[in-house]
Amino acid sequence: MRTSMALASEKQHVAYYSATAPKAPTFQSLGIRPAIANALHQAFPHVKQPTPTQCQFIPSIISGRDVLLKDNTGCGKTFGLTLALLSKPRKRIQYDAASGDTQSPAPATSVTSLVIVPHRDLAHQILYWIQRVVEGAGSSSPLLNSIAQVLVRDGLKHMTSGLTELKTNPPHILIATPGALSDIMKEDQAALQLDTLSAVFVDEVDYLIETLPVKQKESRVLREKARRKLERHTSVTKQILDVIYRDRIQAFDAARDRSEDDEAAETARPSALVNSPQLIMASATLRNHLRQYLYRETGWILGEGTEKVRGSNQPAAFMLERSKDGETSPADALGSTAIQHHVLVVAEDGTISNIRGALPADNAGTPSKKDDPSTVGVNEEQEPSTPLESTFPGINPEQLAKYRKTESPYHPSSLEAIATTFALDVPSVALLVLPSSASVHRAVFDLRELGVNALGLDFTLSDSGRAHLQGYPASPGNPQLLVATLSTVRGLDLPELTHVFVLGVPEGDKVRGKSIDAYLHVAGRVGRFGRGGKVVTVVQGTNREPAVKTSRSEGVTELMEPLAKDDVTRMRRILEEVWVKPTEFELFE
Ligand SMILES: Nc1ncnc2c1ncn2[C@@H]1O[C@H](COP(=O)(O)OP(=O)(O)OP(=O)(O)O)[C@@H](O)[C@H]1O
Repeated sequence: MRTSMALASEKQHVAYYSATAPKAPTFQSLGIRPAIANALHQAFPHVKQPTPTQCQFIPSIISGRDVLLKDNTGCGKTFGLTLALLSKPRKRIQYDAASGDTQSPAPATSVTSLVIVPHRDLAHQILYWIQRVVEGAGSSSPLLNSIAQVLVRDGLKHMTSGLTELKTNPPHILIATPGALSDIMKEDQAALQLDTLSAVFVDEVDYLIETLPVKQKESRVLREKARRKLERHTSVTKQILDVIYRDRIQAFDAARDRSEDDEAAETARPSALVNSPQLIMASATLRNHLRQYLYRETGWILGEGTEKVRGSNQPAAFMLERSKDGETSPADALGSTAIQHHVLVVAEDGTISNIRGALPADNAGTPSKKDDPSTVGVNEEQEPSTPLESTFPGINPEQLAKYRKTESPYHPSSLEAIATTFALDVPSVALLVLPSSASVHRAVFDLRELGVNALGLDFTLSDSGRAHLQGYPASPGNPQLLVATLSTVRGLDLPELTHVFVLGVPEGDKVRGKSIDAYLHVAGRVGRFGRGGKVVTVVQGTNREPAVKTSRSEGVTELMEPLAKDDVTRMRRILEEVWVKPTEFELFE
């Protein structure tokens, strides 16, 4: 049974397509400027026509409506939004020469769109896409700076050369991390020209704005308490949006004050007449409690005309044959049906095995080394010990000396499980995701000692970093393992990626929305735009059979392990929550 929402969204698609029949929509027919649509075809020949979701949100972005966008990882949200923002008319400031400072006149243009992203590499990925489109239009790169600039914390560069460039040559699109933005706001807020912005796009919004789930029967008092707790840890992004949307917030507060009762106050919203930039927020995991928070608490969202795009919401084929009253699975956030989920358990004695209860391997459609022609003839037995260059890229001599003398925080058998799987199964590029606070350099060091071609993920490195954005490995025939942390992988698009390794249970000690979403985002680095992929989570613990109990009321058997609090159990629960069954990794049968 499908939900009424899924049916409504399907009807919308059908209506859209029949309205535009017989011709399928093109980027141009949605409002993308012809020059950009043409450049897009030059730069990204595989992007032939917009997806149904892009068909929904691009016209809204162009027309200036607020948009809340939720759709699968890897389905083109950020890409489509970038194209739409590029197509928005450039803001020009009427410079009044008579009153201005003639020594340093204000620039005639200002920032049109502000894109807020959670980390540096995503900022550079978006900049790279824009650069390709600019080049596709036949323009030279000096022009790029007037079209897009990145502002991220990079030592003090963002406060020196970054700030100067922003002031003298404001870009059409400014892509920034919250930390760098807040530094600039403290130093010279005027440089950001917030008053003349046309649009603000917050990507991975649920990561940047933390909210708590609102329980159905929770009292107002408890809700208020939770709200105050969150307010004490107000995120930088919240503070930035409070400044940009101060007019909306004022109107929101006034509308609340005018409300006759509590219920009316809850639904009070600022009106569309308030002069403030269009607000766009997107994520594959935009949960209801965040929506409610945005509407009820912030005052940033307009009352009328906000477009809510929820994507296709079609159930993925790999999800368990189960339906909670027709609800779609959280695993729908992963677009591909061809992702294999594996969990390897490392026992105290160092033995490595598949998690108990994993389904027999079914590798149809999932890439592995044997599918890659460049690895044919390679003696797999010798792969793990292939000598590497003796260098440790990105690690300075002092760190190296320290690592050689100190014990690693990583469990050797966990790294060995990753090294072995990488050597035998990865054809080209894999990603290892560590916990947020873990040391990337130390993991790179340890893995290189094990013979793995490991490298810290960094799109700012001109050769190797760029190569991954372009979709080919830096050294063909020599697979690479990119190492990053949970906080730096959201939204990344690595076209060559076939495997994601996850060390430990994502987001720690409790299974809750945050850890489930973290797993979905990490897993969503593969299987993008219909491609296959493997997610291999490596956890330590005891590989026992899951506890099973029988529910008397319904006579059905269900999984229940309330007592075990180890990582194996937590991982089992996360997969349960996203309705995914782990499959065996053949190497560890
Ligand atoms: N219309 C299209 N046709 C073909 N490929 C597309 C299209 N739109 C985007 N893509 C490709 O899809 C890939 C993923 O895009 P993008 O990173 O925007 O996804 P996303 O939905 O933002 O993912 P995430 O939720 O993980 O951030 C990119 O490699 C892009 O080239």
